[in-house]
Amino acid sequence: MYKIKLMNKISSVGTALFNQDYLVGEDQKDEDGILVRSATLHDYEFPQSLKAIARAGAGVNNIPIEKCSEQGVVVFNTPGANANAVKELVLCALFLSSRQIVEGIDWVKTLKGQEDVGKLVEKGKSQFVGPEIDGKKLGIIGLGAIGVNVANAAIKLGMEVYGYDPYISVDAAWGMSKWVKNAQNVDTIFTECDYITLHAPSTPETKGMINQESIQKMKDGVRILNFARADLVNSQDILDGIAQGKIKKYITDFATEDIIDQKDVIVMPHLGASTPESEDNCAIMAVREMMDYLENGNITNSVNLPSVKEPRTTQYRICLIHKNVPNMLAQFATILANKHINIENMVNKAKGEYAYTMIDTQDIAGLEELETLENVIRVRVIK
Ligand SMILES: NC(=O)C1=CN([C@@H]2O[C@H](COP(=O)(O)OP(=O)(O)OC[C@H]3O[C@@H](n4cnc5c(N)ncnc54)[C@H](O)[C@@H]3O)[C@@H](O)[C@H]2O)C=CC1
Ligand SMILES: O=C(O)C(=O)COP(=O)(O)O
Repeated sequence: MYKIKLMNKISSVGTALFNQDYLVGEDQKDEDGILVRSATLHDYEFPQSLKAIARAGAGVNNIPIEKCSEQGVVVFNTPGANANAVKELVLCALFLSSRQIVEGIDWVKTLKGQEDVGKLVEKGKSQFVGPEIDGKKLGIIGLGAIGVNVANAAIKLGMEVYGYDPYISVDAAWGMSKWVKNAQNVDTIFTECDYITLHAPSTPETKGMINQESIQKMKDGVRILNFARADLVNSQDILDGIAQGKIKKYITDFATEDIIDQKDVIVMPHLGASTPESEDNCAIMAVREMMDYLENGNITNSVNLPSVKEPRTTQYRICLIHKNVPNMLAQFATILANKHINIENMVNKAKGEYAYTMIDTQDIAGLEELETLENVIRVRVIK
């Protein structure tokens, strides 16, 4: 029986995939797996039993990845599963940043109870004029699942799109409209664009990338959208940029106390992925990844370990998480050979400092020695 702890509300379309071999709920203790969305796990004490964490979503900055790797916990996410939902909200934000829609709607509410509202509206509406996006320049920082979706949609809306991503994947590049201009450096985005939208993960490199220095390079009246993570932006510098008239509007999906209810700032309550379609997609993908790992040792879409997927051919599968250092395979093979255990299939892959080996055998007698090897982090035998 596997125990799965839910750390957030996860779509029941996904959790329904767990069969009678699983106990699933928020109160599970000594869990084998955790399913999570944005809840932070940085202070969570992992039980010994924990083998995998599946993030039903994209960003994994709420998970202590290094600690997971050191403890042999595989961390999964669900690439692209919520990208369309975020793209649609970003398109909405593009229009909100231009046309003063929120401000206009708020103003209309103040007219409640007044006589001849129609006349007042026609007289007052000129204060809410805002430009069209057609023909304007949009700069996208981060061309992954979301950035590419936004780029392609913005091209269709008639925008001139510049993209910047020093680590763009081949798949993302294949999926992107040929009309997107390749910004060779991030300054091109800052200096050229009327609208800038952030779609890179929160990393030491991206944290604070929108700051006083980068804002000063931008065009007067720039509109900035942040649907990536709060910490990509220095919010005090944004407020200063607005006060100076440099920034026309800042729209973000991340509420921090300092930017709530500030002029020319629109804050949404992290709604990017909150559609039924995206919640279902993410949950289904996360549950499948979790089940395949717990039951078969297969790894798909992990952020800390390599992708390894093999059909089962034998009664036993030995799964080893270890450091990516020389001589590991030779030691595994020697231990098995000394026990007269035949290896029927073996696969080994590495990702950064860590590696993963799966060995299929018909026998597992006396394999405790594997656990004592230096640089072996976790050994798991699946029947
Ligand atoms: N508002 C919301 O509800 C949501 C927010 N997100 C945020 O959006 C981020 C992106 O999501 P996806 O597109 O699905 O992820 P992704 O992994 O498909 O794309 C991220 C892209 O950013 C690029 N990148 C990394 N460092 C960069 C840098 N220094 N400069 C420019 N580009 C850089 C990567 O090469 C990659 O192509 C997530 O990490 C998450 O923080 C994701 C989903 C929902
Ligand atoms: O997938 C992401 O990175 C998100 O930010 C979505 O977060 P959520 O699952 O809606 O809490």
